[in-house]
Amino acid sequence: MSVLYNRVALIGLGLIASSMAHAMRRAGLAGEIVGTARSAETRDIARELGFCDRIVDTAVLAVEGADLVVLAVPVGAMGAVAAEIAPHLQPGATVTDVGSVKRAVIETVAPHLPDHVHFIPGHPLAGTEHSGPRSGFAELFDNRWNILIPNGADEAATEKLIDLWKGMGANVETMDADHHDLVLSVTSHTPHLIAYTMVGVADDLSRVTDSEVIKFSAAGFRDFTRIAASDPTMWRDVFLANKDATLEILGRFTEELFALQRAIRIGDGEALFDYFTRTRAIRRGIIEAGQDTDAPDFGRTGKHK
Ligand SMILES: NC(=O)c1ccc[n+]([C@@H]2O[C@H](COP(=O)([O-])OP(=O)(O)OC[C@H]3O[C@@H](n4cnc5c(N)ncnc54)[C@H](O)[C@@H]3O)[C@@H](O)[C@H]2O)c1
Ligand SMILES: O=C(O)C(=O)C[C@]1(C(=O)O)C=C[C@@H](O)C=C1
Repeated sequence: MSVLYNRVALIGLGLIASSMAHAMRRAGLAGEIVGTARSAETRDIARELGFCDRIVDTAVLAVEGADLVVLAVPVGAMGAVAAEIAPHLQPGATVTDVGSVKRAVIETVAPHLPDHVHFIPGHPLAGTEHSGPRSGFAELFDNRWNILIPNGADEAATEKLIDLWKGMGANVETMDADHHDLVLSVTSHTPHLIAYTMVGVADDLSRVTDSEVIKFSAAGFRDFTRIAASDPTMWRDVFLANKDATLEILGRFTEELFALQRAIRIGDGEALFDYFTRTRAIRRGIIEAGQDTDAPDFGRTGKHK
């Protein structure tokens, strides 16, 4: 593939930004990749790893002359970063983000941006429980979805960003921000909350049973612990930013949980069997659609680091 952007600025140098840098390099999509992070320690690690062409000390310096700016910080930090860089953005530049929530990011970022840039929010549906500049890898986005929210943005700028994500290995879909937030609440956010809760419950129990819960933890519970090891700052921000959709889905979740609880209490085996048959079909459907993530995973289960 050929160069799509002459200078890409990555703001925040964690899992997603470092993976983007590796993936852009793999396909030769950027003339130059300039990165910055809030802490000197992260910048030093990124310099040592060398996945960017230049590491600079501030976001203002990073966006200088950039035709693509990627906000890759926790959702709660996006607004402040946008305010800081806004006066320094090059006319005609595209500004995008990778935040896990979209409506709140648009509401906090868009008001700061000048009319002469194209703001096209995005969200790659790919990640691991690891964070920081050392955790990135070029294959993270391969065959994963990236959702873009063009929201009336310039068509040519949108097409170019779509090409970038395809060049990094992703499949791209566009949608509305509210729809994104509801769908992701079901498929990502609420499942994370449930995993955090289940591990918390087990931890409480382990204090009672002298660590037996951890010692004898079975595969299912181990999967929960992987998810519950995800970055606390990132997930705090996700739940605060996607409050309404999360509360809506949690309400439905608790209703279903109570229905299953009742089936167990009254010994309604048929209800349990029917429910589990339905959910098993969903898992099989995911595998048939080729979206099974148990296959070689380049570190999604934490083997890579
Ligand atoms: N981890 C995932 O699975 C995943 C997947 C898709 C999207 N996302 C989204 O991508 C974004 C980045 O996530 P990540 O996993 O790369 O995170 P990360 O923790 O690996 O990296 C975050 C980066 O942001 C910087 N940062 C943190 N707080 C900041 C602040 N207040 N101001 C400026 N910089 C700050 C950190 O120094 C670090 O460089 C988040 O918005 C997250 O919701 C994450
Ligand atoms: O595999 C994981 O560790 C993830 O949880 C990645 C995951 C997800 O829920 O699928 C987490 C949050 C992101 O916004 C996108 C992807």
